[in-house]
Amino acid sequence: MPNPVYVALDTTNVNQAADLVAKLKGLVGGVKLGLEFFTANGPAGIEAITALGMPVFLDLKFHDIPNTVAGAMRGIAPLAARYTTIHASGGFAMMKAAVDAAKDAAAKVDRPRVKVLAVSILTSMDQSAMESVGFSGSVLEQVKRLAVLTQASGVDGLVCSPHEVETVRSMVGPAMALVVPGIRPAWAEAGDQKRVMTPKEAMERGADILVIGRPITAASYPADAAKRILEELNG
Ligand SMILES: O=C(O)c1cc(=O)[nH]c(=O)n1[C@@H]1O[C@H](COP(=O)(O)O)[C@@H](O)[C@H]1O
Repeated sequence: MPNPVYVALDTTNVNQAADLVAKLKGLVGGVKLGLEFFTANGPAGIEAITALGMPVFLDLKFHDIPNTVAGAMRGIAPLAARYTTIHASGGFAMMKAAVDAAKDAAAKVDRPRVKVLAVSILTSMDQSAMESVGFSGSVLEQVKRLAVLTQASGVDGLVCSPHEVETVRSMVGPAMALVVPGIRPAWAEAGDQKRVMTPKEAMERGADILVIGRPITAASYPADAAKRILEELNG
C-alpha cells in the first residue's frame, strides 16, 4: 500500500517548506501546499517544492462560478500537482467545469492530469457552526448529500472528516479517493480542528489519504513524529 500520509506544509516560507521536505522524504507519501503558501509564493514557490521530487497536493479550494473555476484549473495545470481541491458546495456545474478543464488542460500540456478533490464540510466546523451558516440537518447528512453530487459530477475524490468517511465509503464504492484531514494522533493537540480522529482509526474507516499538518510540522522533531505515526498505522 502506498504511504497514505500527505503533510500539510502550512507556512509562507519556501525554505522552511523545503527543509520539511528534506526531513520527511521517504517517511510520508507527499506534501500539501495550500493557500498560506500559495498566496505568499505563487506558482514559482510551488515549482520550487515540486522540483524536490515529492508528490505535491495543491490545495487551493476553488469556489466560484464554473467559468472562473475552469480558468483557475487551466492556470494551475502546468504546475504538475497530483491533487487539487475545489469546494463541493460550489455545486454540480462548478465541479464538472473544474474536472473538464483539468482534462483539457492536461491534454494540451501532455501530462497526467491533476486529480480534483471536492471539499465537503470543513473539519473545523461542528454542528453548531454549520447551523450558524444556515445548514439544517446533521453534518453527516450534508456530507452525504455533497458526496452524491461530487460523484455525479465526475470529480475524482471527496475531502471529509474521519467521522463521515466510513459512511461515504459505503456509498461511493472503492474507486473514489477519500481524503481525510482532521487527523490527530492521541498525543497531539486538536487546535482548531473539531471533527478529529487518530490516523489508524481514519484508515480503518476507509480513508485513502490522511492530511496531517501540525502534529508533524509543529513537532520538535518532525521526522520522529512522522515515524511514530507510521508505526501507529502499521502496528
Ligand atoms: O482541504 C483540506 O486539506 C482540508 C479540508 C478540511 O476540511 N480540513 C482541513 O483541515 N484541511 C486542511 O488540512 C490541513 C490540516 O492541518 P492540521 O490541522 O495542522 O493537521 C490544513 O492544511 C487544512 O487546510
